[in-house]
Amino acid sequence: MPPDRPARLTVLSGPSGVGKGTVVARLRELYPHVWVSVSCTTRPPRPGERDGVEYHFVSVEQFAQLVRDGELLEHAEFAGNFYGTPRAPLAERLAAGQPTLLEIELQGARQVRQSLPDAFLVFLAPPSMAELERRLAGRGTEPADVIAARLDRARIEMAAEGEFDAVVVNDDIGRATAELVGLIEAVCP
Ligand SMILES: Nc1ncnc2c1ncn2[C@@H]1O[C@H](COP(=O)(O)OP(=O)(O)OP(=O)(O)O)[C@@H](O)[C@H]1O
Ligand SMILES: Nc1nc2c(ncn2[C@@H]2O[C@H](COP(=O)(O)O)[C@@H](O)[C@H]2O)c(=O)[nH]1
Repeated sequence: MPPDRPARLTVLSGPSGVGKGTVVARLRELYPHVWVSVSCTTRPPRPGERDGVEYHFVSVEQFAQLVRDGELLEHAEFAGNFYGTPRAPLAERLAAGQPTLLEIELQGARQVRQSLPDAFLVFLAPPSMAELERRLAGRGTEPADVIAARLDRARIEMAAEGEFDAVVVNDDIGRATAELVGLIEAVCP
């Protein structure tokens, strides 16, 4: 359902392994006019991840300082690591009227809903739980105990789908990306 008022900020959330990062990477390639926020995290980089591109990789102490200084719009602990959205770069892009996207988990999405009620919240859903498990294990970036923790969290996230303004099923990367862009453009005329 379209929102009552236009929003310049879209939040993409959904369970770990559903394909948020993959869809956002495709969106960055094909739709560079949409600005994608770079989060801070205490998680160590995966092979190929670059500081300042996929994430700002920070220590737990640095993250705590960012929280104390009020530098993060929202933040959350997820599967043993901390994640947060830097406030200043997002505020600059919003002030400039640019369409902006955050890719964050459920607790963060709820915080954004509270602080920026005009934000448009999109839930990326898997075709099935079995496919979600296949994708998370198939990515091969986490050991079995971390995959189990992320799947536990995925069940909680799936139960919150109804809190979102729109649901996009990631059955196909190209189709899901196009549907997401359609929503971003619908809320950012
Ligand atoms: N539509 C799709 N069909 C099949 N495989 C997909 C699809 N979308 C993503 N994948 C694969 O699923 C795996 C997880 O994708 P990705 O890392 O983008 O998920 P994520 O939601 O960003 O996860 P996390 O929240 O843990 O970072 C990757 O191996 C990716 O290539
Ligand atoms: N609340 C926030 N969640 C975030 C942020 N950046 C990323 N995330 C989410 O964390 C999990 C795990 O990410 P991963 O890269 O370790 O697989 C995933 O759901 C991301 O969407 C953030 O700034 N705030």
